Amino acid sequence: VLTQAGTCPLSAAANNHKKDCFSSRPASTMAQTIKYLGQEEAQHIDEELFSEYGFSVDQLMELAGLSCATAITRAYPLTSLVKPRPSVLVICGPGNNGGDGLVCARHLKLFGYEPTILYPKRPNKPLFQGLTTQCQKMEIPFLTEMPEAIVIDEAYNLVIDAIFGFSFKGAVREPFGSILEALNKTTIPIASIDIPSGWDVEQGSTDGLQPDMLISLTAPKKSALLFRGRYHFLGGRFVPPGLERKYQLNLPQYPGTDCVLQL
Ligand SMILES: NC(=O)C1=CN([C@@H]2O[C@H](COP(=O)(O)OP(=O)(O)OC[C@H]3O[C@@H](n4cnc5c(N)ncnc54)[C@H](O)[C@@H]3O)[C@@H](O)[C@H]2O)[C@@H](O)CC1
Ligand SMILES: [K+]
Repeated sequence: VLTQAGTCPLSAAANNHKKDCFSSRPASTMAQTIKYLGQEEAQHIDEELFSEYGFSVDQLMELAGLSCATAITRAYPLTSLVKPRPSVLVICGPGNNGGDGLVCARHLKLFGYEPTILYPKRPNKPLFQGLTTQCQKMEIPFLTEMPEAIVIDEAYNLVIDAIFGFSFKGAVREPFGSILEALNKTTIPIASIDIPSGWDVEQGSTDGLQPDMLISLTAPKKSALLFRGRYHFLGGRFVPPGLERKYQLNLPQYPGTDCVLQL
């Protein structure tokens, strides 16, 4: 289903998670195909947003994290959670994907969920220190170590995977190898931010995480074509028109004032 241009024709029956595209969109939008980005292209867009378009990282991270929290409320509303407490475990990695996770956790708390954060490798930068303080002041507990899979399955309704995003490369280094190994053994749903962690950004992974939800930010990455979970959302509604044109992103229209869209 992947054309040379890196676009998804949105016509394959196998892409049933994109069914929404066939139903309610005007014909002019339906003819377009959302672009699935390669790793370098995603990184170029990211750089341009900061260098050419004047955004700051914390600005976009706030919008990205808010869209992740919003998408999670759509897929897993409070009323649908099976455990007595609306507990969710948010696992944050060492880069900006982890930052999205911290912002997402803060908004989830405001939305009535009870997030707990695991943040084993914290960058020594004011941005991440500030996000960590904000979560602590929001009375979100931080774990000191990764629980066993069986403990996670008992204690939480959902895991939010904010470990690696589009800059992930090569073999997974510790402590994240062990964390992903434990996560692979859990049975509760996993919602991955931008990329299922451990997946090659373009090729995916056959034996890695199989998340129930994927929230693609800005535009889906090529590996998202291999996502088989129930919910694929697009978030990060901040792309200026010039950037969208330059990279031919062909983003679908977000409904109304929504910051997320189900693909
Ligand atoms: N351009 C965008 O659209 C935006 C992107 N954001 C987020 O930023 C993410 C990209 O962030 P970054 O570029 O900081 O990178 P990532 O968060 O994808 O990961 C980079 C970090 O992971 C480590 N790492 C990479 N490969 C590893 C391996 N094999 N084993 C162990 N550690 C490894 C790196 O040393 C680095 O610390 C996106 O996926 C998205 O979640 C948002 O925060 C803001 C807007
Ligand atoms: K992730």
